[in-house]
Amino acid sequence: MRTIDWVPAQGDSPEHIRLIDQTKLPENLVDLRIDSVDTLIDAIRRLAVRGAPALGVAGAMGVALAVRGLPDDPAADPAADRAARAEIDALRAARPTAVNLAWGVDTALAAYDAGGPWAALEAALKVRDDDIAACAAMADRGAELLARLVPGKPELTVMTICNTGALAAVEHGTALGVIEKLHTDGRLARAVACETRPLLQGARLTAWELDRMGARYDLIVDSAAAITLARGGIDAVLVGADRIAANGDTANKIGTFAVALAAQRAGVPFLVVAPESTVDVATPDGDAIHIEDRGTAEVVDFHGVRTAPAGATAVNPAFDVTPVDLITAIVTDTRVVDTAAKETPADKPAPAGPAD
Ligand SMILES: CSC[C@@H](O)[C@@H](O)C(=O)COP(=O)(O)O
Repeated sequence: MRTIDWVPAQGDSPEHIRLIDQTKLPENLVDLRIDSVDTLIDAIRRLAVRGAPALGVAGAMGVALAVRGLPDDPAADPAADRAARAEIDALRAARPTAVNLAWGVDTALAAYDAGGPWAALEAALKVRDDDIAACAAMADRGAELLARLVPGKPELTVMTICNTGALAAVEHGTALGVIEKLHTDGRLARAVACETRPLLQGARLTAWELDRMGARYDLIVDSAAAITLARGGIDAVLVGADRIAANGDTANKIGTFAVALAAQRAGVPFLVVAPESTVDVATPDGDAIHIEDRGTAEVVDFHGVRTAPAGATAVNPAFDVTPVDLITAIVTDTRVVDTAAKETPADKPAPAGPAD
């Protein structure tokens, strides 16, 4: 299963992006066909495609879509070039916290600037393929690290939040990719997944993926995370990231910070698993990360049913920042940053990645 892919032209059907419509899960596994940058922006805003790595691929493929059919030399049709760049700017800004979206857009746009539309498409396909390789590398590295952090335990019980699986990437996930690896290696006793209010990425998407894997799992409401950790029996917490600042502060789905506080109190290792493309050394620390607020509707309604009095307003930050001192280690596709030993992503440069 690929969450997002590029479909080449076939017969009368022009090239386009195909992606799984995550708003329809778990009830229905259906695809969306994306033929224009406007439709892609709408899909990103509605969270039909979501999760930092998948947004990186969407951003890069969106650029390929915006510039397809344009001449190699922008000076040959400056109006078309200007229109494409306006669309690309809007795409880049569609979700502000996940750095992968801007990174994917910038990667494909740089290729377009250097080599025209074909170069942009090649770059987008490389972003897709690199993500597949990066997730495989993170799964191996994360599983190895857990063997060191929790020695002598053949099977682990791990907690996670939001959805960091294949649905958040291309073929396999980041934190959930590590959990999948534990499961396929016979080392997973049970996963505990936070439901992840308000849009239930944990209950709708992570539970769906764990179910398809055949892994043992339990869902908990987000507010049960602290007592679950305090009671014992959780060996590690594994989360993804939307942006990792130079000092290691990490933005991820709202609720992650609370889980990290409870994990520290319980003495449970807390691992961030994310590709190098999520590390943003241009952002010095968590205070500089723009947190998307998604407005009142998602909090006062659920699935079209009002759960708060008419007129109720809400504050709805979609992400929070976990300070680096609560993070045991950051696992990427090329390294482990030992934050517990005061290493930061900026002072421990990444070696060349698997696809370099
Ligand atoms: C591998 S996905 C990492 C993060 O993007 C994920 O944990 C998360 O917070 C996603 O939020 P979402 O609002 O569903 O896009």
